[in-house]
Amino acid sequence: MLEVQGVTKIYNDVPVVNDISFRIKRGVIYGILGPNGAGKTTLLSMITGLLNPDKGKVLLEGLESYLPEYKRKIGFVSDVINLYDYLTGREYIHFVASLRDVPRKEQELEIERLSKIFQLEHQLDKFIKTYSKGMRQKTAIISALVHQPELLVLDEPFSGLDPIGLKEMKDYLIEYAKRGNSIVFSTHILEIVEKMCEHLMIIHSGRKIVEGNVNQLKSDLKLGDSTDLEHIFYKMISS
Ligand SMILES: Nc1ncnc2c1ncn2[C@@H]1O[C@H](COP(=O)(O)OP(=O)(O)OP(=O)(O)O)[C@@H](O)[C@H]1O
Repeated sequence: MLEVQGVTKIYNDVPVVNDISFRIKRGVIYGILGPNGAGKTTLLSMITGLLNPDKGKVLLEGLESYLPEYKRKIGFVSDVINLYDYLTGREYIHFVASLRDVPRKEQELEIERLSKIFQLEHQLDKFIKTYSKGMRQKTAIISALVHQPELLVLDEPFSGLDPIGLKEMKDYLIEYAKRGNSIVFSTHILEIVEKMCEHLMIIHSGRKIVEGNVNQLKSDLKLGDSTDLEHIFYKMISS
């Protein structure tokens, strides 16, 4: 279980993430929504352990986020994808997998399996320099998955994908969570949260506005005839 306990991050005396708490059980896909500048990337960076909270803490199975053992349990894809242009996709994924101590044979099997799922297998031996945005996105996601982390943290993971890539990714992530892993991601695509996530949180100006089970929220927050998430979202951030 991931436990985020009252995390706060302050920049220039302003709390850009302000006392946010929530839990993610194993097997759950959790979506974080919020307008530009709401604090989503800052919150996810604290969950990955790349950024230390100024207050509060983040625990995965009781381990605190600054510990190397914690970092071994997670996979992360940033909203800004930085890969090495003069490695091939295969070389890059092997490089990341080696940093994660995945045995070479397992690396090869996982790369073959994941690149087929994400239809990247025919591009794997080309330099990353020649990749499109979607191919880079898929390479980053395969690299984050290659050690099969307990918790996958994705910052706007769907932005560069075409409809087929998006469907492959959604189907794979749903199946990945069913195996007992947890996934937390931020997105601006409300429909994806509605279709994929069991739980969601909406944040605005660093604060948690609403959080809970998606179906429960939709029935609790009846807005006239409309119960779709998009209306809930805009009602929340405009009130
Ligand atoms: N290193 C930093 N120094 C100062 N301010 C920062 C820093 N990083 C983020 N901020 C500020 O924190 C706030 C939240 O930024 P963050 O990137 O977390 O938002 P976001 O919800 O991910 O936005 P977007 O949807 O546009 O990606 C913004 O006002 C941003 O300007």
